[in-house]
Amino acid sequence: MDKLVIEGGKPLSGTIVIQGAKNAALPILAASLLAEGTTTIDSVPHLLDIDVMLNILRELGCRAEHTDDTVVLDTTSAHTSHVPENLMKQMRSSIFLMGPLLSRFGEAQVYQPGGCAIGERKIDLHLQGLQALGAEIEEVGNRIVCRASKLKGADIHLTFPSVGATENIMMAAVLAEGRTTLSNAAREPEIQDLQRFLNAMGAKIMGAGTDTITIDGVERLAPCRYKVIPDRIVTGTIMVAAAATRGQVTLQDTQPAHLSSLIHVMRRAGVQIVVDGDIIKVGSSARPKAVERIVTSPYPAFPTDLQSQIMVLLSLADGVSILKETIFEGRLKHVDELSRMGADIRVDMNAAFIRGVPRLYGATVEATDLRAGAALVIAGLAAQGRTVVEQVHHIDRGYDRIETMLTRLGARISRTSPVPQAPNI
Ligand SMILES: CC(=O)N[C@H]1[C@@H](OP(=O)(O)OP(=O)(O)OC[C@H]2O[C@@H](n3ccc(=O)[nH]c3=O)[C@H](O)[C@@H]2O)O[C@H](CO)[C@@H](O)[C@@H]1O
Ligand SMILES: C=C(OP(=O)(O)O)C(=O)O
Repeated sequence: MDKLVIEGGKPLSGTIVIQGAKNAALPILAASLLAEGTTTIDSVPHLLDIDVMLNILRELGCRAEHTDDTVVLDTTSAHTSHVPENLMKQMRSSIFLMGPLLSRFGEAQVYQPGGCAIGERKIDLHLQGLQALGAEIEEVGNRIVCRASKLKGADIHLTFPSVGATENIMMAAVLAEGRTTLSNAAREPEIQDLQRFLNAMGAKIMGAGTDTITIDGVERLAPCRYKVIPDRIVTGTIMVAAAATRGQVTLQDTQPAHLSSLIHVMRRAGVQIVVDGDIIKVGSSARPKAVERIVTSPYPAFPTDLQSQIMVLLSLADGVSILKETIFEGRLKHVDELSRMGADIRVDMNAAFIRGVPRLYGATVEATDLRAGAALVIAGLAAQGRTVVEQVHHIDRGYDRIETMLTRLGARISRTSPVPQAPNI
């Protein structure tokens, strides 16, 4: 297993260009199955989750190439609706195949998806949505089979604005007969990106970005070329890293409007942030101030995917901050690891009470999930001394060579890989 070794205490400085969004690229790649032919997707980052999605698509019979940041995907010879269990288990986003497969083949044979251990992460809302569109669903153990000879538009109300369920239902409904109205839909920017992509293929979808999405079914979709939006969570991670190390960083190719809640919180913490078109400049030279209360909630509120990273900044703040996680019940595991680096954090139910300390100290810590891992990297960059972050494969799910990106900003960070053992002869 790879490790990241960080010599902390050096302010980040310089300019970087932000990668395309994992959480937009994954459903878009799955949605490409809805059209026969060659679709080209630009700005697709090199991540473990993207590799898994491309491997699943290849297993289904597609041809997929990922060169530079472009994926060329020929779906013409896709021939099976069965996603192997071992691939389903490798990430949560494998569930995005369910809607497109059902729509294209009249059947989807999948399994409960895998992914980071941050909560129970049921898929009941995905399944209820597909059922409302006319699918018959059979669940035996881990295996899920959905069937529908022709999906029919329906009025669907989500009891919670689930990002994945909204996307799966959109992908299933585009080729259904008639109109689907999805209420209490998730409003994340990645959903707007999926709408733009599907509409570029010929779909008729309106309303993404609001809580009501209307999908008028069309006969067929055609392949297209499309560029994925910048990754708001990677942007936010680097913004926090810049502030935690008291550095000066310019981030290019961003969409600042997607980060309003983070920008607001960071300004309250005393961090200087200048927005100029698609550029964000972050600068900090003083100790951050505590922020009384931050609550993670669906977009446009503060994102759960930035909760662990902002916790690092608050760990170094002057005063007591309260950070409440309302989306995933198991997403405070980084607290124990940050405590090993000297942070003073008490957890009560889903709330973290963070008493800022003047400094963190290097330690050997474990990335328990993707964003927890990113937070530990930030903590290591800000800490005094050497930090070793283990279980880096979690971080590789969402950050395209994080150490390369940070080295460009002057960080002292390197990756170590285990030396293969010579076979005993
Ligand atoms: C690939 C991708 O885009 N991942 C993002 C997506 O995950 P994901 O789409 O899995 O997140 P959801 O919005 O679906 O989940 C939010 C909450 O709803 C619950 N739930 C969800 C579906 C369901 O059928 N039943 C149910 O109970 C989940 O357990 C969780 O507690 O949105 C999350 C919330 O912003 C982000 O943290 C993830 O980075
Ligand atoms: C939780 C995340 O991703 P996923 O839904 O793919 O597990 C994330 O990106 O932080």
